[in-house]
This record gives sequence, C-alpha cells and structure tokens, in this order.
Amino acid sequence: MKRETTITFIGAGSMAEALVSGMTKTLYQPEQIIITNRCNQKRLEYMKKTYGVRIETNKEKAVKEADIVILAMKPKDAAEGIISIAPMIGEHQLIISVLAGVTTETIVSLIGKNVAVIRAMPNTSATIGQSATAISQGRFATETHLAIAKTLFETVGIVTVVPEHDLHAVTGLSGSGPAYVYYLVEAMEKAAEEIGLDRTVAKELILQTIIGAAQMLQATNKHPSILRKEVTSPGGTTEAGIQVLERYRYQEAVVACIKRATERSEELGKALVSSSLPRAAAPSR
Ligand SMILES: NC(=O)C1=CN([C@@H]2O[C@H](COP(=O)(O)OP(=O)(O)OC[C@H]3O[C@@H](n4cnc5c(N)ncnc54)[C@H](OP(=O)(O)O)[C@@H]3O)[C@@H](O)[C@H]2O)C=CC1
Ligand SMILES: O=C(O)[C@@H]1CCC=N1
Repeated sequence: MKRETTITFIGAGSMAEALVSGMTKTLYQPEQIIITNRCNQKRLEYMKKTYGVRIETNKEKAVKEADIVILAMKPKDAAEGIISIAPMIGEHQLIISVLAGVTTETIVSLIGKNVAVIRAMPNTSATIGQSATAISQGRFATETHLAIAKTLFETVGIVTVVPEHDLHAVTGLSGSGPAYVYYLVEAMEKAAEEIGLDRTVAKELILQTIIGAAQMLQATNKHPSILRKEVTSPGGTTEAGIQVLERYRYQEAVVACIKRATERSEELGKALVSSSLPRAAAPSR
C-alpha cells in the first residue's frame, strides 16, 4: 500500500483505538489517519494527543479525503452513521467495516452505491499487534481490495480470509474471544484471593501461566487435550481440579457461550436490516 493512503475512521471507540494503536506502530504515519465520531470531542482530543492522528468533527471533510473509510461505530448506531456519510462516499473508495453482524450487502444498501466493502472481524489485541482478524469481500470488492484490507490488518496481527457467512462464528469465537480469556483471569484472581495468595504474586503467576500455556500451544503444536494430560498426574491436583470443572460443565458452558455470541452477531445484523433498510436506497448492479 502506498504510504500516502488516507484512512478515515468513523467511530473513535475501543476498536478504533486498538487498530490505530497497532497501525501507527507499523506501516502508517499518524497523519495518514483521520478520526471522527458522533459528538465526543474529548475522545477525539485524546486520540490526537495519544497517537498523533488527525481528528475531524466535520464528517463530510473526513470522508471526502479518505481512500479507505473504516466503519467502527456500534451496530445500533450503524444505520444512522452510514446513511449520514453515504452522500460523500464515492465508488473509488474502499469501505472496511468492523461492525459485528452487519453484512457487506446491508452496508452497500445503506450507502446506495456500488461501493467496495470489506467486512472484517479483528479483536482488541490489535492494540499490541496480536489481533486474530478474519476478512471477507462484498460483491463490489475486488481481489485488490481484499489484498489492501489484508495488508492493513496484518499491521495489527494475523489475518485470514473466510466466506462472509462464517464471520458470525468468527465474531463469537475470536472477536469476543479476548473477553472470555479475561473472564477466566478474573476468576483465577478471585480464587487466588480466596486461597490466601498475595494479590501481586498471584497476578504475576496467573499472567505467566496464561502466556506460557498459549506459547506451548503455539510452539509444540500439540493438541490441547495432550498438553492438558501432560499437566495431569493420576490422582494429583490437576485431576482433582478438572473433576470440579467437569461437574460444573465448564466445556459445555464455553461451547454454549461461543454459540450464543455467534447467534447474537446474526441478531445484530438482522436488527439493523429491519430497522433501517426501508430508509436506504438499493444499489444498482
Ligand atoms: N470492542 C471490540 O472488542 C470489538 C468491536 N468490534 C466492532 O467495532 C465496532 C465499535 O465497537 P467499540 O469500539 O467497542 O464501540 P465504542 O462504543 O467504544 O465506540 C463507538 C464509537 O462510534 C461512534 N459513533 C456512534 N455513532 C456514530 C455516528 N453516527 N457517526 C460517527 N461515529 C459514531 C462513537 O462516537 P461518540 O462517542 O461520539 O458517540 C464512538 O466513538 C462495533 O460495531 C463492534 O461490533 C469488532 C471487533 C471487536
Ligand atoms: O461485543 C461485541 O459486540 C463486539 C464484537 C466482537 C467483540 N466485541
């Protein structure tokens, strides 16, 4: 990608910040990035101060200047947000959406032009260049658009291309995934307190345990059940602990969690369609 590409973020929340943080550490100069939001001026100032990016309250200006427009508002705000920028969007621009559940077809319809849309599902580990991102192309996006989006998201982690219908599952699995791990860490910290460990000591041990286990999965390429068995001495502590997890149906809970998050992604997409599409013009072929 050319250095002078201008990228405008519509939305300046957690996901926009994670992407900006990763992108400005790698391929992009802060001046190439413009950030706009709905009304939170303080947040824009923070983004400028922290990352050196350009901020713009005039959405028209922000969108017109962009080669790439990244949609990063909440799905519930997406219809209003997309419709408000639609008149400024030209067919030469690439739209990248990180909106959970919202299909490329819905975005094309809301914009009402034959515009190239790439849908992406990164996660907040983009902040440190460790996102697991999946991308799909909309019907007006070419292989070149896909390659541009791949390059962009590779600045913040690994990227895989999937059929668009898989993006709901990706959202439930790896888009929301960091939160499941943080929830586990919260529980481990709570347990450490209850069993009387010093908070600082426990924090350090838990963190290294998570990092070590993740790196073992990566470095050994062994199946997680094999690695688990290597920890589990017959009649020992791990076996006793895992028996409790089984009693609480830990794996079933995790599977149900990911299925529900996947289903929620579908619901978010459908809710947007039913609430907004009558207001948007349909694109021509
Ligand atoms: N957080 C995550 O882990 C992930 C989030 N996503 C997706 O990223 C998107 C953003 O999520 P997240 O960053 O967490 O959300 P936040 O609530 O943190 O941020 C939303 C941003 O959108 C802005 N916004 C709302 N309406 C408009 C509008 N009409 N025009 C311009 N900007 C608008 C808000 O501005 P203001 O504050 O001024 O209202 C705010 O800056 C969602 O669609 C989510 O599904 C995808 C992957 C992971
Ligand atoms: O919770 C959400 O809806 C977003 C999508 C994936 C992660 N956060």
